[in-house]
Amino acid sequence: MRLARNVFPSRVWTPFVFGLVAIAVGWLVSILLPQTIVFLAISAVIATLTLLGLGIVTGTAGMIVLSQLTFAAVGAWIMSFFTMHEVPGGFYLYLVVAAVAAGVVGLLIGLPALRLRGVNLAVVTLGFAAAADMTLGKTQFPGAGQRVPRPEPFMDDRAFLFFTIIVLVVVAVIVFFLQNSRLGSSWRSVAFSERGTAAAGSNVRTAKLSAFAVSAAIAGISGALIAGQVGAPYASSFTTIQSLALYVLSIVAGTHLVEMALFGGILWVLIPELLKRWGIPQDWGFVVFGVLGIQALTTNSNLGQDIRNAIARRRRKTEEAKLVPFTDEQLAELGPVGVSESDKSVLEVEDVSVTFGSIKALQNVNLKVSEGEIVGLIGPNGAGKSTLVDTVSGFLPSHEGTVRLSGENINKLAPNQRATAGLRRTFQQDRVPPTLSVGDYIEFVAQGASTRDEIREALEFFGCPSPRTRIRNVDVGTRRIIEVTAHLLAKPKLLVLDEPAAGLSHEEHIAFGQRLQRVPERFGTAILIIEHDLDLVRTVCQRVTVLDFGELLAEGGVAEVLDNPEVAKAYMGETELL
Ligand SMILES: Nc1ncnc2c1ncn2[C@@H]1O[C@H](COP(=O)(O)OP(=O)(O)OP(=O)(O)O)[C@@H](O)[C@H]1O
Repeated sequence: MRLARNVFPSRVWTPFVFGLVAIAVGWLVSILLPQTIVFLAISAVIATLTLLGLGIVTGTAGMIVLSQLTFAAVGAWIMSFFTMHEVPGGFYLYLVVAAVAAGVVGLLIGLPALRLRGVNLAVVTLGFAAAADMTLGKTQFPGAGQRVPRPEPFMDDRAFLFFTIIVLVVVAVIVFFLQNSRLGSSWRSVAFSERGTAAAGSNVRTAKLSAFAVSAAIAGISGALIAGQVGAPYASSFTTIQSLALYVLSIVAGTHLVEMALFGGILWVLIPELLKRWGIPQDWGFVVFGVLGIQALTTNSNLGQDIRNAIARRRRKTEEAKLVPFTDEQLAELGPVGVSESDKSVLEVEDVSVTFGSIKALQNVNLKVSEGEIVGLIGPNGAGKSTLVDTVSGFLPSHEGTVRLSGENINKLAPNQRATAGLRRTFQQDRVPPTLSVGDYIEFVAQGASTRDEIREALEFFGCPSPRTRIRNVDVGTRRIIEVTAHLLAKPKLLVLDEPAAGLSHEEHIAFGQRLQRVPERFGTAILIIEHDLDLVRTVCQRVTVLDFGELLAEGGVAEVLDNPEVAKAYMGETELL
């Protein structure tokens, strides 16, 4: 398999170089622009900043926030208040305080986001925006018209434009690093699947709240800059309807991408300005944004991502790897598969029972997985296999009985805590965020437990595509293999696999089984695998547990259990599998 030579390219210097070039270009723009549009350009830069922040919480973390300009108003309010009270420190300090204050408010408004999703969250943020809107409309900003002085040496409009560009570039560089950090991966992951995020050992609350806080802090900076731009901010600059339009623009343009935030910022200023010049009331701009929003929502896409995808498709080399069975030479080189003799338990499930209303999904189930073992968990549809996996991995906190990891009772641990403690799982459904690259996903899930060489070797071992490959560009079967590989690279004590081979071709099935057999000796991880394909179970498992109607039907060595007539009976209608 071919891997790109430099699979984890150094990204450290690139944003700084881009940033310096952007500041140089910004300086030229600020001195060359016709005087008549300098003020509009400041508005466009500030709108870009606001959209960049909004892109984090909407585009990256996938939450609907309709109060971005209220967070900006917090920044403007701090500027006015500090100016009125002549708080020492001046504009630069006020700017930092504005960001922090708006971030804290964002954090508080983000709290409902921990429980709410989609439209419900949108309603909460809209309600907050409307309440703030009405309050500000009545009280206005403190200082009643007292001018917020611009910072030295950026006093005139041209110089202040250059200042806003510097701020934008600095924020964009910070956002770039955040987006490419583990925190950024958790934002992308939480947008796709909260369960997948928790299973990777990441705290879903932290991911959501941090997205809210960073986004609001950036809005606070833009609000502070608006105060500096206009001198005395007015409530009419921060209305609910404008926040709504900004959200629409954010999803239309895909403003989690810096260049699209700039595009959005220009549109934000350009559309009303053009309408004004054509003699049409500027409020019609909201109608234009609304139409664009409907188009984006109905096509479930955004301009920025479409453009990036088109460029990536053109650039993409054939980096798809393939999972193929070992050759005879490779098998000879690898040697015989090790069989665990250990009696030391990694997982103990003791008398676990789960009910859903009147359904007894699990009844007094006991199960043990020892170090170095691969144990199969089988049973007909509805037998309770997934319920058991959810119980073991912490996604079903309400159950009777005890789950132990290496002898420790983990009943009270949340899913992400169990993941960090060494109990990892994969899912039947696709939980691998398509917006990440293979390498970023692996780094996110592995949590620094493996070296880059180990990651390269594991990717090669499982026939995964190159780390640069976007996950959205690989098929579902391959995503499953990437998911398994990533969790193994976290070096867990136990990995629970929920139908990992679904979606693989026959050849890939065989190849995957060959790799799985060698996981305990290669990665030091024991495996509990749910699988309907009994050929795979025969190939890889040392022991098998059979569930039927939520009860333990049989357990023991593979051949002994699969040849048990009771087991065959339970599989009636599925006996061809045996
Ligand atoms: N959230 C739920 N609410 C109500 N009933 C549920 C819930 N989850 C599972 N069940 C029921 O519990 C029983 C066990 O389901 P479970 O999904 O664990 O079986 P399974 O063995 O994993 O099946 P499959 O092989 O089809 O995935 C089934 O009767 C199912 O309908």
